[in-house]
Amino acid sequence: MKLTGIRSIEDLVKPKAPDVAAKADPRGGAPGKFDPRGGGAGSAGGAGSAGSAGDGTSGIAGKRVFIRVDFNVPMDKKTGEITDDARIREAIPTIKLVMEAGAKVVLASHLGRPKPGKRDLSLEPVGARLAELTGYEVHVPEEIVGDAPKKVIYDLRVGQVCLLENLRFHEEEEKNDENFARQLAELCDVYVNDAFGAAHRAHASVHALPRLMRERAAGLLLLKELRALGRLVDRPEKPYVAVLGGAKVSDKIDVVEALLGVVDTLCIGGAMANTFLAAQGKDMKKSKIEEDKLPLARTILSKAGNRGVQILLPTDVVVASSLEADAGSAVAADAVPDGAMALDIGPKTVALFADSFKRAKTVFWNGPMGLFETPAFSKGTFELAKLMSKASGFTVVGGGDSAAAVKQAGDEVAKGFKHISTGGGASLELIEGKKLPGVEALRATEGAE
Ligand SMILES: Nc1ncnc2c1ncn2[C@@H]1O[C@H](COP(=O)(O)OP(=O)(O)OP(=O)(O)O)[C@@H](O)[C@H]1O
Ligand SMILES: O=C(O)[C@H](O)COP(=O)(O)O
Repeated sequence: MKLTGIRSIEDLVKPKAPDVAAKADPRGGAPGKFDPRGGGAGSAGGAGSAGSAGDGTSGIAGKRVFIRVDFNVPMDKKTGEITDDARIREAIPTIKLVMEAGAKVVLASHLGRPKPGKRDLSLEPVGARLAELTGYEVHVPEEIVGDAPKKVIYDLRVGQVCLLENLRFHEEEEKNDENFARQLAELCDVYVNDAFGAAHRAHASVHALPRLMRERAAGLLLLKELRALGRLVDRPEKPYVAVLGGAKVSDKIDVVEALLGVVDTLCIGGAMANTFLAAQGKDMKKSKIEEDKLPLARTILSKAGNRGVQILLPTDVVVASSLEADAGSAVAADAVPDGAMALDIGPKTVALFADSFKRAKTVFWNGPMGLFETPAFSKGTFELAKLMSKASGFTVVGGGDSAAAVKQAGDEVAKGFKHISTGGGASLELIEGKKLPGVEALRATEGAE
């Protein structure tokens, strides 16, 4: 992934070199000082805000900076509690950088998929968590565009941020609507995308909006993700081992195709392995398999053979007769008993997979190895996470479920990974070699400039 033509927020924040005109201008102000009433507010288009005239203050001081973040965090359906705040935590370095540069911080995100016309997924609890984590006062105006949020942003003081409500309350967001993007553009002078998790969506706040903005940049998280995941795409160090799991072959077909062109070994676990085992003629009994994907699984197996890619499938699986079982037993993959289903990979398979990434220089993992939400079928996923965290290569985990599993496995395990991506679909699309609309829209050759 080439980052040509993409500015980093760090470049925008840099103080402009003092120049004669600014020195002679008594309104220049002290470097780094934030004048809450100065600059950006009310000045659509962004040129000439306080602190940007070569007076030694940050290039964004006093400006209204719109930071598109991905605060689409998992929440407990019953209690509404945030179950994993990693996406909030990971956005903080950019938010702090912008705040400390004396700019006004305007945050925007989607959350889940609200029902059309319903405001059922508010970002209020996310704002509360952000406030806890940063100590900032977080204002969440009811309206997303128009005079009300403009006023909130105008009134922002140091230590206060504005978090816009769930962008998907406006259906124009997902339609990449230019008019909606223009309304968002009225709220800010500078655009920053730090929402790696949403970079694969051509939505108004991710695609149409930055193309309207003269000043736009990538945030620290977005850059960190692009650099880390880019290492898996652009000449990855070999041997390269990928581990794929999750529910369906059909969801992962593009990523499997892409990986076959670059990896040395592909380990397949989770329910998707059942379809491959069945394609090899094994009777998986009541296990979840995709009957209509059996020919596809056979094609993948033979393509891998032709390309010299080693495919590792489970040699043993943990079986039970119901999803609610308290315990399962490990059996050989070709000996699933009548009435049973494979719900996890067995210990021999964990050892087999782990052996391959011991020597690997690059390891990528996406998708759990079993029904890991149920303790009886979580061991394969957690053991794999533990062993992968000890591997010396460049270990990367991408995807909501697998990243969550790594964190649940404990701090030690999580720390062992070289990169834990905040992106699910975005990380897969990047691995597939697809262009991400949110990244493309930041390039200097796009839109406004
Ligand atoms: N053997 C299995 N039988 C039944 N369900 C399984 C099995 N293996 C995995 N699963 C379920 O598959 C779901 C995850 O599959 P999914 O395809 O959504 O992965 P994913 O979301 O792509 O992974 P990630 O979030 O890491 O990208 C989990 O809820 C898990 O319990
Ligand atoms: O969680 C994600 O993958 C991103 O936030 C994108 O969400 P979406 O799949 O609802 O567009």
